[in-house]
Amino acid sequence: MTNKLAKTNKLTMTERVTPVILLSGFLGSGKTTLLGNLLQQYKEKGLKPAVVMNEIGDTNLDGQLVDDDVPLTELLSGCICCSMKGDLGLELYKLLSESQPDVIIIESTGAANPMETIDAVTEASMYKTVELTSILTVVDGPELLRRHKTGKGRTFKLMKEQIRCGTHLLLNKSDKLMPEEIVEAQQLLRDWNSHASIMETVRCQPADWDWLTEERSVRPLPLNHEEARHTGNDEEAEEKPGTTNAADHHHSHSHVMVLTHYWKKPIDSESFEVLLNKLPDNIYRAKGILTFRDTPSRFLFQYAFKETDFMRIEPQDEVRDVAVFIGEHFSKEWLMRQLERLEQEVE
Ligand SMILES: Nc1nc2c(ncn2[C@@H]2O[C@H](COP(=O)(O)OP(=O)(O)OP(=O)(O)O)[C@@H](O)[C@H]2O)c(=O)[nH]1
Repeated sequence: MTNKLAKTNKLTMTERVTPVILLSGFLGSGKTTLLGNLLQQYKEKGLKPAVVMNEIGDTNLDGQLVDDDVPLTELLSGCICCSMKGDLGLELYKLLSESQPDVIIIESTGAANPMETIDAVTEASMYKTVELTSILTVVDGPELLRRHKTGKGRTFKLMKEQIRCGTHLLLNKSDKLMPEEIVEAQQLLRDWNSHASIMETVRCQPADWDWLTEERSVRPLPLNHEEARHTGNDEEAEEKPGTTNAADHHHSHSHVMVLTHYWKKPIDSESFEVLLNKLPDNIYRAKGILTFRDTPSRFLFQYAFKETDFMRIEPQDEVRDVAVFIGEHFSKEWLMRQLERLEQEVE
């Protein structure tokens, strides 16, 4: 098995990108239970995990369940999807500089809006070399079926959103479901999210954990030869913006996909705008920090549903040039090639 996380950490310090795993799922579904299992898995693989826990209330009892040797930071009295959105970046910064973890796991509150939380994490990756690689959504099986039968309400809608955003879905508490109910719940999950892997679990224990280190949904740094072959990244292959090729599909189950690119050199501003204008519809959000070779200052750019905004910035801290793209089922290989071409063009 290729250990991609370990590979990431063989990069030099300046290139090192720390993967971030987001745990989502409705209140009481089993996120903390999953967190405990994940920590154990990473430790067994010789990796050093760190944790960000977010609670709406002002105390975090779940933090007590995390071993003392795991770096832990708590965001209390608010939700990272809204009131504490800005604090997440700072906490990630502290964890990275103080503990140098191999992977960071964020447990969001059960009430968090997943899209907003993804936004908060990707926002942070503009300033720190972190990369959102997976969204694990824990689904309370019995609760899912109950809410599906009775209703429409906001909670049901939120649950559905969390399921839609997951790259991996854990159909949890299956010990409380009859065999035919498991089939019914799996069908619902598949209807709402056609791309995620679905694992039926009791206490968030899947049949195997291979997927945890095998998959990297985002590729922030140039591919080496071996990896290029693995993803079927062929320069000569026909390019079609916005489509996902078979190799890409094999590589990632993502529904919501994120690509983070750290720029190695300044690029041409006009060429960058041309690229933004030709982004396919399914890349609906992008943001980043850029140095252009043809303008004196650095820029923060925002792109949302075809609207682009550039703002001059003078960061106080040392921040790297980066671009984050968010969308659904887009071809990361195609986009990565476009970004690399922008850099090659100025050579
Ligand atoms: N029967 C059963 N109980 C489970 C399972 N997984 C978790 N639980 C229990 O469900 C309760 C909630 O689990 P947690 O892991 O705390 O859930 P959570 O999503 O972190 O909860 P919040 O912090 O409220 O969002 C606990 O009492 C767990 O022991 C399961 O597969 N089956």
